[in-house]
Amino acid sequence: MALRPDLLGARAEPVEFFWGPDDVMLYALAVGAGQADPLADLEFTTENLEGSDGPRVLPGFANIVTRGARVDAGGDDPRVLHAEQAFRVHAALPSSGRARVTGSVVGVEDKRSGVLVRTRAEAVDAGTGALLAETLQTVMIRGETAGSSRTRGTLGSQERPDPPLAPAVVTPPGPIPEREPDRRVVMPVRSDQALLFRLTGDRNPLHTDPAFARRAGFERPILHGMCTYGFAARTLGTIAGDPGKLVAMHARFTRPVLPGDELEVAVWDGEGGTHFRTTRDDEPVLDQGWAEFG
Ligand SMILES: C/C=C/C(=O)SCCNC(=O)CCNC(=O)[C@H](O)C(C)(C)COP(=O)(O)OP(=O)(O)OC[C@H]1O[C@@H](n2cnc3c(N)ncnc32)[C@H](O)[C@@H]1OP(=O)(O)O
Repeated sequence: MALRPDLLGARAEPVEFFWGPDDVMLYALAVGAGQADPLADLEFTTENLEGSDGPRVLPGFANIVTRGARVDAGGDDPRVLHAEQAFRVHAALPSSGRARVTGSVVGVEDKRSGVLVRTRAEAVDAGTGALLAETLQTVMIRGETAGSSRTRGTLGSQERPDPPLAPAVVTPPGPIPEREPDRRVVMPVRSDQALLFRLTGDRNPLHTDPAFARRAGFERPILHGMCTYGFAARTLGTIAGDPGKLVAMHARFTRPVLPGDELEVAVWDGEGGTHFRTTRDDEPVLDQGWAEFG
């Protein structure tokens, strides 16, 4: 599975990302906050609780902050699927902010069904330059190879000769233990969840347009990977005692999720964090999961 070093190092132009209380509350609702109990998670879904000075921000929102700087690995191409995602927050994100976001391709790897493209992004506070968050996004471009003209056409104009050797954003300490999980939590997903999640900025028609979804090989639109991931992130934080406690997370998307699916998160306590797996009907949809808490 050769890495193609000649494609590494492609950089996205730095972009600025602004957000405010409405964005963070919408994100919280889009990843299921308050669905089981509208009075739970109110700190994340309302801004005017007595004594509060704005909503708290779910750590998974870091993945929204960096989204704009990801190097385009296919855009709205029906062959592109989200394959893995990792993030680390370096400070609790404020309810309003302005970040400068940079991204670069740090891996291009041929697999049987396509090519995996890994993009690392960093968000710093646009005013102070303080590091806010890092993310590592992997997509699979199905039917593609690293050396093909299509991949070069997508990434080639942004090539740089000396690729950065970026450290991993999150390194799981090992595989998920084979013993029974320490805890399991059921996580129902509403049938209109993708319509809500797209309002956080990801308008890929794969998640809403039946004709586009069929061209991608699916009977109906599938849920945004980042929505499933956000559900898991919020649930893991809740299991740890506070949805805001999560500081880092890694997971692999192994099967598509459909809006309306009932998911289950299973967790195994580990050294310095928690292993997890998300399943639908006992089939993994998010696997190799690892989460760390502050
Ligand atoms: C723009 C879109 C946004 C979205 O939100 S899409 C929705 C969220 N994503 C999904 O629903 C995707 C769910 N996952 C899948 O459907 C599958 O997963 C893949 C199609 C991505 C790949 O599966 P397979 O066809 O089995 O892969 P292979 O080409 O046969 O290659 C197998 C090698 O690839 C590694 N691999 C498999 N899946 C992933 C993955 N998700 N991320 C990273 N690597 C993966 C394996 O380990 C193995 O590697 P080794 O050959 O070295 O043994």
